[in-house]
Amino acid sequence: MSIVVKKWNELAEVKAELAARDWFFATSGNLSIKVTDDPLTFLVTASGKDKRKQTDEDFLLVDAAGRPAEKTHLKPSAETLLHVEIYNRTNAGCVLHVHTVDNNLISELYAQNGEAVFSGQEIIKAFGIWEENAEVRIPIIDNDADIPTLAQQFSTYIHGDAGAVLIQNHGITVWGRTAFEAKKHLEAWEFLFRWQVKRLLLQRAGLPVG
Ligand SMILES: CSCCC(=O)C(=O)COP(=O)(O)O
Ligand SMILES: [Zn+2]
Repeated sequence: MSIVVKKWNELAEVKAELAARDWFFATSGNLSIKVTDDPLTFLVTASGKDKRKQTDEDFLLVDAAGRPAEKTHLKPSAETLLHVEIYNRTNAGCVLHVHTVDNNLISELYAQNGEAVFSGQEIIKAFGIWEENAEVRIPIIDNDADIPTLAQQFSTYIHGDAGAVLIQNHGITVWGRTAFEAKKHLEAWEFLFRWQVKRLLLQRAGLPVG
């Protein structure tokens, strides 16, 4: 099996799992997986498709600038430049971006702080942090319809081979060394977002939550 086919199958599996969670509303979301390092190539979702569907045209191979690496009629994701920034600055192997109601609410609620902070949650161990009372932070950046501007702003927050950024009233972009790590972190962030939104609602209703 060629490396492209192997990576295609790996990304298709992640895509199917995120689809099963119903995280691809209205064609939103994009995913990618690195195929080669030198030169850099990666498979990225084709733009504008319903990512819940599985087809032979789900992904295309792009180069280090996010341009198609082979002749194709498919268009790379409109947000490919964000993936390009991550692969060019880190050793990440996979990038996942989803829009959910909870990640949008958290991005709006904490936008003025420039970040959302979570603590007192066992699931923080999914980030490889095992200390008692650990806290995790996710930066929140303004959305921008101009993708090169958004990608430049986004790149300020790329500090390692695994990480995540919330784009205000848009969605989350998570990356990891492997598809397994990126998906694990994405699931942990979404757990924290949902937990916090529900806690705030219960607190507002006067119920005794933290
Ligand atoms: C309908 S959502 C607007 C575009 C977007 O934010 C997204 O994640 C999907 O765009 P793509 O070009 O990757 O399909
Ligand atoms: Zn998006």
